[in-house]
Amino acid sequence: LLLRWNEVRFSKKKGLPPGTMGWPIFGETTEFLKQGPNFMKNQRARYGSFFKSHILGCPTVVSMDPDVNRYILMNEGKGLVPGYPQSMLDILGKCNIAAVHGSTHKYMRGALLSLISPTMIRHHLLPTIDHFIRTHLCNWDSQIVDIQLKTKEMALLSSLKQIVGPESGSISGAFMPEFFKLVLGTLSLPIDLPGTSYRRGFQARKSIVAILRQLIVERKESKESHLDMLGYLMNTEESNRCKLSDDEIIDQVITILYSGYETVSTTSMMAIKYLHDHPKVLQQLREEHLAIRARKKPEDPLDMDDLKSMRFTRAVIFETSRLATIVNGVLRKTTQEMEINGFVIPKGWRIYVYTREMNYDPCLYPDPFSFNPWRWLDKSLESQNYLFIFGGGTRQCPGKELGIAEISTFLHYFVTRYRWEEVGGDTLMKFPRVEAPNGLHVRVSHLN
Ligand code: HEM
Repeated sequence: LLLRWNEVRFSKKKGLPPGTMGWPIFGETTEFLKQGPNFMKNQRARYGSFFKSHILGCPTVVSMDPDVNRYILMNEGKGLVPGYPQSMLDILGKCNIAAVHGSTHKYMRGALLSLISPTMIRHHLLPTIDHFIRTHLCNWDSQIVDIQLKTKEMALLSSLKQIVGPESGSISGAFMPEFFKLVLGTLSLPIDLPGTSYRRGFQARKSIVAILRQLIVERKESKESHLDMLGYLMNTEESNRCKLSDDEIIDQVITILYSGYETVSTTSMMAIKYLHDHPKVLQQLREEHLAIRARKKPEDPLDMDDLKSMRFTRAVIFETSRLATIVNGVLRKTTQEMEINGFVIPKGWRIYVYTREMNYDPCLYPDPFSFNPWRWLDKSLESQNYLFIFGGGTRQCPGKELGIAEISTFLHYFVTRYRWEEVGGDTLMKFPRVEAPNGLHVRVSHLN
């Protein structure tokens, strides 16, 4: 009766897309989380690629149609703004990029883009990444390492070094456990009670804000100039842009750390997994990197030309992101009632721009379930209209090239120094996030 009542309640609204709303309050969240991609495919088989549901606490329209997805991502100006869960917005801060729209988004994004521009990557970020990863990968010989843990530490600590430079050494010990709690909090229900992940995440945000605020105060007092991201953010006025407030700087830093953390670490881990399972791909990748090493002295860092020459590595990274589907889709919400795809979407509804299935479209990717990096050597595949690995439209990932640089550097040092075997017995979850619940353990030995 409750189910029926809930359907009738929503059927009073005219023009909604087809679909089911499940239980009051809980909606279809359990089915969505349990069945994952199959839930989406079953609903699509029944109702088409644009259907309504009620998941993760909100009435939601799921869009699996490539053209509609593109339209939604391209039309933020018409009132299709980011629609991430409340817990994420609370913990990442009110100036975080997903919480701001219109002109504020434009200037926050502008400030971010200038920090991670190709020139910045060439002169500052790549040397920092190279130095960090070289050290991070030391002494793995004859060890069993948990690649998941190592890539998570790498993604966080490498970003921290790019942001606060040498000071990262003194703060990383206190910062890392708080950051891990913050990430868990953003993915939880916003229940503010003792012991909940949300409460812990919110407390972790407070500790992280305090650490960053202290650093900003010290830097203001010392008057020294710093060539790291924090240094640039504190001097936006000098470079003729709007001055960011301390709160905006802090949220910008948290945004950079958060956005590049799980994406970069999970892609790196899955690349190691796929390379292990596909020796021919590993062989070609290793040849590419040994050729780069052969041109350099052992202590020479990677430079931009090396990075540009890594064509096969780039292909491996794209194929890993596609096949593993690191990002299932992005969330938007309507700021007013609007018509999309011939249906009426009420104000405040979520739209799940679900892009996962496009990664397995046999028209775009023949034999879509095989790991075939060679397909990306045809450059047109990267510029096709339905590639949403890095999002699309006005919110397309600004950290794409930086992320690729980090993963490429990691792969460079890993495959030129080591060979590895999986210990075995670890499980990999693919949905709702790609993760190895007990880690991904590999036995590492020196490459002769
Ligand atoms: C393999 C690595 C990465 C993947 C797969 C990835 C994926 C994505 C996707 C799909 C979006 C779109 C979100 C949306 O439309 O709501 C996005 C946005 C974003 N990414 Fe990345 N990302 C990666 C690395 C990074 C890195 C290293 C940074 C660090 C600066 C970063 C910073 C951001 C930011 C700030 C946004 C929000 C942009 C905006 O709202 O204007 N990403 N990313």
